[in-house]
Parts: sequence; structure tokens; C-alpha cells
Amino acid sequence: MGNTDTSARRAALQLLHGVLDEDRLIAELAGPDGPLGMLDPAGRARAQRLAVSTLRHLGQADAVLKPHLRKPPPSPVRAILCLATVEMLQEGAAAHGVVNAAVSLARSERSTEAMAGLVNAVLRKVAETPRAAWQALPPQRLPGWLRGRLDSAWGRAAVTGIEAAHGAGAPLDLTPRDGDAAALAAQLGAEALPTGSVRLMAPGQVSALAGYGDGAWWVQDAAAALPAKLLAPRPGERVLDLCAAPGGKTLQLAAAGAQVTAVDISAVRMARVEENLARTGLSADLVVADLMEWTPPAPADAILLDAPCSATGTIRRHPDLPFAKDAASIKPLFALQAQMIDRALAMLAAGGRLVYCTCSLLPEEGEAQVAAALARHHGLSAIPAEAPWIEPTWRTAHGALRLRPDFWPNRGGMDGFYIACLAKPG
Ligand SMILES: C[S@@+](CC[C@H](N)C(=O)[O-])C[C@H]1O[C@@H](n2cnc3c(N)ncnc32)[C@H](O)[C@@H]1O
Repeated sequence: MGNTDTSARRAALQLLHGVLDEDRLIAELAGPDGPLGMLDPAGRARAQRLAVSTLRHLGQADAVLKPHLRKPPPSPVRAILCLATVEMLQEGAAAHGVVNAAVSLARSERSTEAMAGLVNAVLRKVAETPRAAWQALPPQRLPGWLRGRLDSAWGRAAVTGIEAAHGAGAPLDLTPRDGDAAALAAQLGAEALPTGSVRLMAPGQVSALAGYGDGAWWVQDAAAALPAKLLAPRPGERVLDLCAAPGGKTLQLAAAGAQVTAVDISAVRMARVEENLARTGLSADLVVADLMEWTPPAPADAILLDAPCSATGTIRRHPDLPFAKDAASIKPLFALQAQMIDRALAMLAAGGRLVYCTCSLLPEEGEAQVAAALARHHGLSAIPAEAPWIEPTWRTAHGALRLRPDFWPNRGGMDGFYIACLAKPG
């Protein structure tokens, strides 16, 4: 048990090193060749949870540690200190075991062994921090490159709400295959959301939930489920799902009875779509291709384009993202998104509809893309989103939806998304 815990903590430190020192995402580091490769499934889950929680609360951990340090420690020592601080104060782990583990981890590496005494002394003081004092700390701030942009786009109060939502993390949302959220919610003791998703606040192991094996539902954030609902495919319609993997939206479109062709450039990610279709007993044609080069055999009645983006709407699930990315790494996506909209419109039949969406909080990847597309394409028009569950604060220009993590604050929030529906002239 002790060894397993130490291995999980060591792996968590390696994940932190990858994110904080090498600008890599946890998703890139989580493969079999990475730090988690040698662990059993429980150890992998624990290491990942520790790293994610530490990244989510790094700002608070630094704040608690600061008065006990004369100068900022080297990065590997900071990681050990922050991991242990979060484990004690956020996760509620017993101080004795956490401090001993941190000291032995510090001793075990050449880069940190000389500071094992400091790790011990500092963490003993941190362990005395009252839980209430920890909980009263303000949520971690977004890094400057993103905070400034969100401040300009949505204002300071929204940014504060977004940061609070990031600190709270995300509940587990499910999309029922048969669309009956009330029945699934009753079965799982969960909440049926007004938008048709089912929300579990403390889910435990996903594959142990009733209905997983027979594919009665799939995991999908409530906001991420809305683009396919707004496309509202009719049975038998020829629908293209562009940038489809891992396939949450493909499943929705197929469940609605559409003839779906799902396109994605990544064979590895497309394998996930295939697994998801097999588990849920739904069907779609799968095409591994670059949509900038691929042409459908016939124009589509409707298209869903979930373009690659900064994913800044998903930080509450992926707190590694703001550390691993920066403005320069995101900028090339803006031009690609515009090209993808043009490409999608070329694949669409006259009179057809296109839903464009991104899980981004940046207007450059949402509002600005649609405004520019409407200016570029003569006759293209916006179809205002209509559904009884749309809240007035979600509406933005061109009848599109702007969703943010600070919405539904008493319900567990939602991912950030931009969703617009466009009509090609007939
Ligand atoms: C936001 S994710 C899609 C999520 C997916 N729609 C879902 O609901 O599960 C973006 C996807 O775009 C794919 N992609 C990126 N560039 C592409 C291209 N040029 N052609 C096709 N797919 C591409 C990526 O492989 C990635 O799977």
C-alpha cells in the first residue's frame, strides 16, 4: 500500500514536471510510455487525480507555502511541496503520511535530496493550516495570457466566476441514448438537467454505473451536448460530423436517426468513435481523413463542425491546459477554423444547415469566426437557436449561443462553448 502510494505520488510529480516545465498536456503524458505506464489502474487513477488536483489548486498551494520559504524553491522542490500541500489541505489526507512520503520522494532524487530537510520543515508548518483558511483562499487565477483576453471579452466579474468554476472542477454529465433524461436520472439517483443531460455530482467509477455495459448513455458535458441538439437532424438526413472524435456528437446524431458520416484526421481518436458506437449499438460511417482534402460522395443535408480549438472552455476538467499552452500556440487555429468553415460550406447542399461550434472561451474562435463567415459568403444566413431550455443570458449575436463555465453556478457549471447555426442559400 505504502509503495503503491509512493509510486502514484512519484508519477504525479512526473506529470507535474511535464506540464509545468515542458509545456505538455496530461493527455499527452498519460500513454503507456509515460509516467503512468508502470502503474496498475488504481495507481494510474490516483496519480492522475493528484496531479490534476495540484494543478487546479497550485495558486492556493503557492500562497500557503510562501510565508514558510525565504525564496522560491527550484521547480522539482516546488512540485513536491505543492503536491503534498494539496493532498493535505484539499484532499484531506493525513498529514503524517503525506509529509513522510514527500520527504522520501525528495531524498530519492539527486535534484531534490539536499532540500529534503526543508521539505520536512515547511510541510510540518503547512499541516497546521486550518481547513477553513485554505477554503477561504481565492480560486487560482488564470495565467496572464488568457486572463487578459477573457477580461476584455467578458469582463472582470465573469473572469472571477470562471476562475471559481475552474477551482470547483466538473460533475459527470451523461447523454441518454433514448433521450429520456428523467428516467435515467431516476435510475441513477441523479439530476435531469433542463437541456436533456443527466448530472451526477459524485459519480465514482463510470463503468460501474447502471447502463454502461449496454450503452444506455455516454459521458458528455451538458454544454457539449447542445450543438447536435441545435442541428436537430431528422431521421434519414445525410449528416456530416466533421472533426468527430471521440464521437459524443456522432452518437447523438446517430441516435436521432440520421445517416451519419463521421470524419476525423486521427486514426487513434477515431478508434474511440468505433468503440463508442459498438458499446451503444449505434451506427455511422467512419472516415479517417483531413477534411481540408476529403470530399463527400454527395452534398450533405446538414453538417456539424466541431473545429479544433484552444479548448479553453474545458479548463475545469483540464487544469493543465493554461500551463501547457500559450497565446502563440493557439493563434494558428484561428485561420484553420475559418478554412474549415469554408470547406464545410462547400460540402453542404443548397438550403442545408451548418452548426459550427468550439469548446473555447475566446471570441476569436466563436463570435468572430461566424461574423467573418457571414461577411465572406454571400447569401449565408444565421438561424437563431430555438429551444425551450435556452436561457436568455446564453444568447449572443446571430442567434448563436455563448456558454461559459460560470453559468449554472449552483448546479455545477458547464463547459465553455460557442454554438452557431448557419443556413446555406437554397
Ligand atoms: C474538438 S475535437 C472534436 C470532438 C468531437 N466532435 C466530439 O464531440 O467528441 C476536434 C477534433 O478535430 C480533429 N481534427 C483536427 N484537424 C482535423 C482535420 N484537418 N480534419 C479532420 N479532423 C481534424 C481532431 O483529431 C479532433 O478529434
